[in-house]
Amino acid sequence: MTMTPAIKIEQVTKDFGALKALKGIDLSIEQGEFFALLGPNGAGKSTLINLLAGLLRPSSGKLSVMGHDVVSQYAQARQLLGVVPQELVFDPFFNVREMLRFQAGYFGRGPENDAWVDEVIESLGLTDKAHVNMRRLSGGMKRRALIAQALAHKPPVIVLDEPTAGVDVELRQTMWAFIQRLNREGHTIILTTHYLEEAEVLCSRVAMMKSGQIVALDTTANLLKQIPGKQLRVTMAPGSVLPVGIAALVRHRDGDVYTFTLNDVAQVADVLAELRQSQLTFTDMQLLEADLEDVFVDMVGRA
Ligand SMILES: Nc1ncnc2c1ncn2[C@@H]1O[C@H](COP(=O)(O)OP(=O)(O)OP(=O)(O)O)[C@@H](O)[C@H]1O
Repeated sequence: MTMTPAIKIEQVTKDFGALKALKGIDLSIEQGEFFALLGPNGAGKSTLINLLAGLLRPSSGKLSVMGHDVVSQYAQARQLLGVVPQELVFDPFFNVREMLRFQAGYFGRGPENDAWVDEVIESLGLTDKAHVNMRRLSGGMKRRALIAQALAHKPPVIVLDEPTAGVDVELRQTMWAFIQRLNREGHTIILTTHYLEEAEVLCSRVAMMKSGQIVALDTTANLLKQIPGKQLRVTMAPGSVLPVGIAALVRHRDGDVYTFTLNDVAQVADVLAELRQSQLTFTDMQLLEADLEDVFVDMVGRA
């Protein structure tokens, strides 16, 4: 028997007037995955998340959370999902603990859930602030409270939309430790982020979106394997013109900074010999391992 996917998205499109924000998305995320949704600004990540949360309706296609259709079974689907939104929106009348209990209650949890709420408060470093009114929290503390809010009803599927934008190092570490624990305990985690190193470290599978479409979908390991060997980044003296022989190895160029893709480290010597032969000088040189950013640039271009 196969397990119901945590998220199933079939042939989903979303138009805003003439703008086609999503152009036919198919994606299945299994229970227990730690999944990254990456893409440049405007790729359609937030639109997809808003569809999953039932905040928007698809123009066509179907989406489900743990087997529940987000439109026809809205209440069940929404209850199984916890979304940490990008913007700081909150109810200013409650203190942190009240807000979390209220939120859990809204999703049908009763007093039996209070121990979990306290655990969330503790794990996100909010213990000192539990009785502070939401509107009196600092920006960083509000961010923590919003993460807590998404987790208050202990949803099996957790969506984090840019959760670490503008968040300090301490909270990042606290938050990721807690989220990783939830993932180990079986929660499905879906993360959108512009910090590709974060996705590389945390996520086992990645979808890259561009202009409303998925342009790459694979395990993080497989995506990294697509970028061969090493990269050599050379800052050339201004106005240098590369010899044809090595121009073919250039993966990307940013002004006078050229990044070469090499099959192996020995090729560094070849590149340098060519440069010397053409009497070209460079001001800096770095040898780099391929990372998710390289895959990203390869798939969607520089943001
Ligand atoms: N309510 C709306 N009305 C009209 N257009 C919208 C609306 N919401 C999003 N869009 C447009 O849809 C496209 C996708 O936007 P979306 O916010 O989903 O991108 P994103 O990948 O989340 O970007 P970012 O990384 O900047 O958050 C953009 O062109 C955006 O301007």
